[in-house]
Amino acid sequence: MDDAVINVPLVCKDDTVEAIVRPIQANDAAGGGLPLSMQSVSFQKMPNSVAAVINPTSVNLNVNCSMQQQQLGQQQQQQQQQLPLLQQTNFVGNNLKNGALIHSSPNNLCNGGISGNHMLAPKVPNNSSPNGHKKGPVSLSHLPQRPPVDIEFCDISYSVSEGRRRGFKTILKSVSGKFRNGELTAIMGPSGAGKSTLMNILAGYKTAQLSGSVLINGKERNLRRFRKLSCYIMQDDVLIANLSVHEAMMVSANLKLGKNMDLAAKRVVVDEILETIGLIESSSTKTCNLSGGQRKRLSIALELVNNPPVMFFDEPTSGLDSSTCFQLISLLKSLARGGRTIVCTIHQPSARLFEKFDHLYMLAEGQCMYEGHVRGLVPFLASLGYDCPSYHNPADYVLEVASGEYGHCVPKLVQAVKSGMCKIYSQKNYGLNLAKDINNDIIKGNGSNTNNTNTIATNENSTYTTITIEDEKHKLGEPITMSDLEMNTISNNEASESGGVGDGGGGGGGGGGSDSVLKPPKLETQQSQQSECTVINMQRIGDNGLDDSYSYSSRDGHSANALNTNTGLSGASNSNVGGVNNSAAAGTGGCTTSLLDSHESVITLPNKSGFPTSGWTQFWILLKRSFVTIMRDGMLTHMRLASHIIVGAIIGMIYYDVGNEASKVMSNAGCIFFTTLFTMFTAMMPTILTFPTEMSVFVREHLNYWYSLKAFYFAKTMADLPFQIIFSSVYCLVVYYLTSQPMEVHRVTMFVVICVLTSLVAQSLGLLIGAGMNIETGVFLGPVTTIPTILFSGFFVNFDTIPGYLQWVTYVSYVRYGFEGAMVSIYGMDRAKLQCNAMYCHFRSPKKFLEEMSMDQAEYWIDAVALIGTFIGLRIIAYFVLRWKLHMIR
Ligand SMILES: Nc1ncnc2c1ncn2[C@@H]1O[C@H](COP(=O)(O)OP(=O)(O)OP(=O)(O)O)[C@@H](O)[C@H]1O
Repeated sequence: MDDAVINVPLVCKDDTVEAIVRPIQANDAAGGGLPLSMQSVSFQKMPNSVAAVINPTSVNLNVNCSMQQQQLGQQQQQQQQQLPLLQQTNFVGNNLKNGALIHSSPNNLCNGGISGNHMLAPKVPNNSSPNGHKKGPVSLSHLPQRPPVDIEFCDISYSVSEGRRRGFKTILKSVSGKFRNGELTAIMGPSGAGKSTLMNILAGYKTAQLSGSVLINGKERNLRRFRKLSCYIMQDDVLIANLSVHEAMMVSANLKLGKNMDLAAKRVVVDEILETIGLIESSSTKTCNLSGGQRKRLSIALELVNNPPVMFFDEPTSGLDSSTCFQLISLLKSLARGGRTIVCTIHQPSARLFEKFDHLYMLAEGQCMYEGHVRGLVPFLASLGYDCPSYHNPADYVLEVASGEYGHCVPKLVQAVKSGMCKIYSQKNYGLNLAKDINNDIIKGNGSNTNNTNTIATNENSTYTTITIEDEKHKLGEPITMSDLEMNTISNNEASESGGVGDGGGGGGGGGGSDSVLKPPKLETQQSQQSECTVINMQRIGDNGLDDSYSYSSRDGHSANALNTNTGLSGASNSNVGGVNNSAAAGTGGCTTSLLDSHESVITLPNKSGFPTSGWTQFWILLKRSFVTIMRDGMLTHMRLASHIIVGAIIGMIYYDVGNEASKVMSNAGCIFFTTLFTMFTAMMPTILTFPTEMSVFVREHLNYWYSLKAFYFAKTMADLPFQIIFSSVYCLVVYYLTSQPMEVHRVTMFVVICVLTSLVAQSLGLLIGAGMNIETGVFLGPVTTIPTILFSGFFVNFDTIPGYLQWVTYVSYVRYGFEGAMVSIYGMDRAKLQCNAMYCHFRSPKKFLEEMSMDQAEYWIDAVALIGTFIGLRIIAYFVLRWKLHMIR
């Protein structure tokens, strides 16, 4: 170590804190031999190590450091090189290897940080909240325990019927692959390649006309069980518009966390997720006012509540700008690093975005044309004669290849995949042997920090954080060269991005084994049954999404990866106490923070297989949500109320005082008929228009196992009932009063009740149409199906006039029952003779008028019962249509 020379100068720039590190020799504690102008960073010699002593003021620098080559041990690397280094963060274990600050900041994952060797302008992180307070690290420490899940699929073929003449169309042709926990997987391919189909199959949404098998952790998938372990976040993230972010989260928490957790604990979970995901400052913002990126994040946050180990995303970046895309993919990556299996379909990612993915599954013409590490793609293609041009985005290139722009090469690639060729490339260790060795040693280190580990030790008695770097080469007396550093940079980057192969925490946790540094490590929980606890610590994503870190560590003290930001002091515990260092863990004795260590079976059904909450609880939560939503939907609710009052007043003025006038009975019948029609249409049309949107939310939430169809349907049915009753009643009373109908309580009540029942039947019809059709079809079908019921209502044509063979239609016309019931309420029940202000009034006797309308035999209660029966019947049919719809989606 005495001979060890750090050959590279480190230059850190920051607007506020000057921190310049220049080449030093390890045998010169103060950096002798070369001038140092460090204000707050210095290197000092330590036995068998090179140590940097960093003043805490510099620990949390918001800096972007560049490493410039000055004195290289090797002549061929004289050319100046720059490597992006730390961004905005403290110096943590992974950032320092072999005496160099290595680009492996956690911020590379979530902060819009720089990865690889790209020279990018330094990002200015947003580390403080609007009120100027520093944002602390956020731990997802209260989520329920869930098991890690690997998904393997073998020989999946899927076809759809294209009608009798055309037969079947095969969409997926015997595709196989494996998506591992801890990895961010991209499913890519040209349009129509079958990406969504594959993901739907893996998510369990498509089960028919399917062959092949899906294995979960090596065992046959139990679909019902699997669906409880996974969530699917769709492209069009439909959210309940009138709830705030926090309210939406609480609904999710109440539904998904069950009653085992009290409300205060649920709030903690919700706040923690919102903090982590960068939405805490938007807690009270209505979901309809969120930006596209925030909506996506909320969609993720809603699902994160019960901590699903598998998350599927259908084109999560669609419609987002490049910066927001990057933040989002960074977030997904950090979620993957927590041990989750994250699978996304993605269309055409930028190079920067593309390299964020660990694993690529490339489809073309329904077949797999590459599966493996993203970095293996270019060499794989090159080996088959498809050289990705320099400065060309590999993601673009592979799509061009898949689309046939370089000839029909898909069969060749598919064949290569089948022959196992891409596996070679996906696991190849592109010159990262040093890193591999180091990482492997770290893994073997089993908690010991004595060799080959990068540690950060905090001297609690001093104001310094000491970064200790040990270096195999130093021990061997070999000089560290720039190429070493480069390799380390890449490897560290790789290691950190792939879950931190044991850095910093004593090396027990990586578990990636000796396969390769490119291969993401298995989680500690998979490595050791003794490990009972995994901790994820994610730095919150700021509003600009620029800061993030993560760590996960196990109870036995083997840190899988420990990248902490903010104070930098936590890095000490990363190294020294095996990573059980994050605030949550530390504050609670080290192991309250379980994320993925559940021994919950992923294969077999638990004894109680159902939703997290009882049907009754689901019903209440959904009823409350629907009620609040309707109340807050100011536009529609107020408009509905206003329209009932205004139209009621207009009708009242048109038919003013006709109710008791014998000479105007036909006009009065017209008024009653119009009242029936109005209550009917005003109930049906809003339902046809709004229900499809609610359906989208329902489908998402139901398929993600929040609640049952029954609970949703009953809640939906009940929630709008009071509003419909009030609006229809208001209208009827206004009309009734202005048109001077008989002011007898029972007649008023009967009239209002029959009109309300008519409106409820119409609403049920709207629900049925909304459940079965899209808005466009529904808007057409609603009025069209109503026309016959109006014709057979008895107003335009007397029942006696209708031909016998068509009279049955009158019995299924709910408008008939509504109109008849209203007429009977006003003219029936032996009403006294009407007033006559004309020379002659033919219908002074109300009974005579009812005879004329063929309603003299009508019974009010029959009309009411018929309407109630139709209401119940339609609701039942709508329920089954919804079930069928759900079945069709699958
Ligand atoms: N129900 C269906 N009937 C007929 N063809 C279907 C059906 N579902 C999917 N397909 C066809 O299967 C192919 C794959 O569809 P899929 O939606 O999986 O493609 P994709 O790769 O996700 O495309 P995109 O990127 O454009 O969304 C397409 O050609 C599509 O037309």
